Amino acid sequence: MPRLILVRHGQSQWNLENRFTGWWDVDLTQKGEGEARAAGALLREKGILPTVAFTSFQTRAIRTLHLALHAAGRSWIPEYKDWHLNERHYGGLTGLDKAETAAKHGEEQVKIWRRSFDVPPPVLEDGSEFDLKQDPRYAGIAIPSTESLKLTIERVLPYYEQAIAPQLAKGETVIVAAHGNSLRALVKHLSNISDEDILNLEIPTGQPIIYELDDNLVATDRYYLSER
Ligand SMILES: O=C(O)[C@@H](CO)OP(=O)(O)O
Repeated sequence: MPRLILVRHGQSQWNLENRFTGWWDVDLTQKGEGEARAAGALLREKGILPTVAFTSFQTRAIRTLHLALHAAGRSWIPEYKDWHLNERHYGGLTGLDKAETAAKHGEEQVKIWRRSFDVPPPVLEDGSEFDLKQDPRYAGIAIPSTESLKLTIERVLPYYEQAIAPQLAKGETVIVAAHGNSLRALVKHLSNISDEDILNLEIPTGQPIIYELDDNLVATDRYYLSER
């Protein structure tokens, strides 16, 4: 039966600094590197060994994938990188301190920006220091200026259907190393979580989530590997 492994990247520098990150490319902290290695060691220990890998265009997810695969003894498997698996774009909040933003705009407003289903944060202004238009990895891509979870789902799910699901249908064990909100998009779909309930779903860093799927790619079980 097909199996899907989801791993959120290990702690990033801006997770540590409590800053809105989105598409900005920050690296892992030492702690994050350790979380990624531990995720791979757990896969190896439990004998859940990926055969195909997917990740985003962002360093923190790519490095998490590589550290985990190395620890699992699976560095050799094919891997695909795609911007559709990037973190949700945080718009004009990118780079701001989350606590300072809550002090300025109120906890409630920040919760809406962070976790509401369809309210996007303010847009990132052209020419902002966090504008990625000159970044060669996004050449030819219409970079969003902000994204809600709903908008994130609208680009993650078609990619899942077109690129990831066919691998699962072939019986591959697929690992996706990605981000809090691109993975929330996948979990919402696979576990059929409502627009209201998805607000409360938090995905921890570096903890492999396993989906057991039937032949129609319907989830029969979802669990944290550390709990089995
Ligand atoms: O800053 C971000 O891009 C994300 C993930 O770290 O944060 P949040 O928890 O607000 O979705």
